[in-house]
Amino acid sequence: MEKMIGFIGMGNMGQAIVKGILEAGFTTAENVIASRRNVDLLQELHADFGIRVTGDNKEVAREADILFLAVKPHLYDSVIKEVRDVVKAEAIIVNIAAGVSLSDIAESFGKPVKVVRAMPNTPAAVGEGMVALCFSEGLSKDEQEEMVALFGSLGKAEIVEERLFDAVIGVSGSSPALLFMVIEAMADAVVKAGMPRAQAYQFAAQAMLGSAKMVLESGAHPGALKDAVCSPGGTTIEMVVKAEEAGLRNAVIQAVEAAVAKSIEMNG
Ligand SMILES: NC(=O)C1=CN([C@@H]2O[C@H](COP(=O)(O)OP(=O)(O)OC[C@H]3O[C@@H](n4cnc5c(N)ncnc54)[C@H](OP(=O)(O)O)[C@@H]3O)[C@@H](O)[C@H]2O)C=CC1
Ligand SMILES: O=C(O)[C@@H]1CCC=N1
Repeated sequence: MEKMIGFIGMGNMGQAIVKGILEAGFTTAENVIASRRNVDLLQELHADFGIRVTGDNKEVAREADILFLAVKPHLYDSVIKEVRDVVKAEAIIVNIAAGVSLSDIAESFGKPVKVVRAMPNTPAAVGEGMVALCFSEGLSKDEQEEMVALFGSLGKAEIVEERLFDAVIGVSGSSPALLFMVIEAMADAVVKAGMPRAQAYQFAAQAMLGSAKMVLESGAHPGALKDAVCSPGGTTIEMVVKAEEAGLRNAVIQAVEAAVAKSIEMNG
């Protein structure tokens, strides 16, 4: 795509999106510009990917046809006020922040703007992101399709009602952290049993990847897939019983619910 894609803020999520769209071939490096205050920290990204980098948010805002705001949620209002007078009239603003609504963005701009609210996750960096998105008024059908294609290039993208964004944060925005913790814990257990740590991460991560793929591709109930691993009197049922004793499912439900609750609190 030929449109200029700008990023204000280029930390964990901004970098994951830039890597994802470039590696997927959705756009090319000369069409990407990014800013952060500590521009020295962008030199590696510039060297590795060839994107333009700057310390000047207004430069990004002036040039962008699609403008990602990739700063922390509490900075959205001040960053928008800094750049709103130079943003192109037809620009599409992309809001990826937890707890920032479509109407919050319009309020900070002080006028109606074309906004895409998206909730991505860091696996976007490797083409396996899960992204929810919804739109404000004012985007044409073509623009909506273009945004679905942009986010689709990061993995999977689905249009979701804005009221479900708190749930999305729990199930996909924040959940990679929980899943990394599970991989780490599984590895700890087998390191205890004698496996070298690097090999343990490889086995645990591939087991998680394969299990996720089975859920996605078979359409089978996760419980049925679990049952198919449990040989009568075997090793897996011992694992399942111990996990239930330790409250694994309840721990997961509580952890995901806590992220959802925090997102609701951040909506203010
Ligand atoms: N991390 C994740 O997994 C996900 C994050 N999000 C959302 O993405 C957004 C960014 O999060 P994340 O990437 O994790 O945060 P990071 O702290 O990793 O990145 C924030 C970036 O903003 C920059 N920044 C801070 N102040 C300014 C400013 N005034 N002008 C320009 N740039 C600035 C920082 O650089 P510097 O200090 O050099 O300016 C940094 O590059 C948040 O709103 C979050 O809710 C959404 C989904 C998942
Ligand atoms: O922790 C956060 O607030 C952000 C939003 C979803 C993932 N990271």
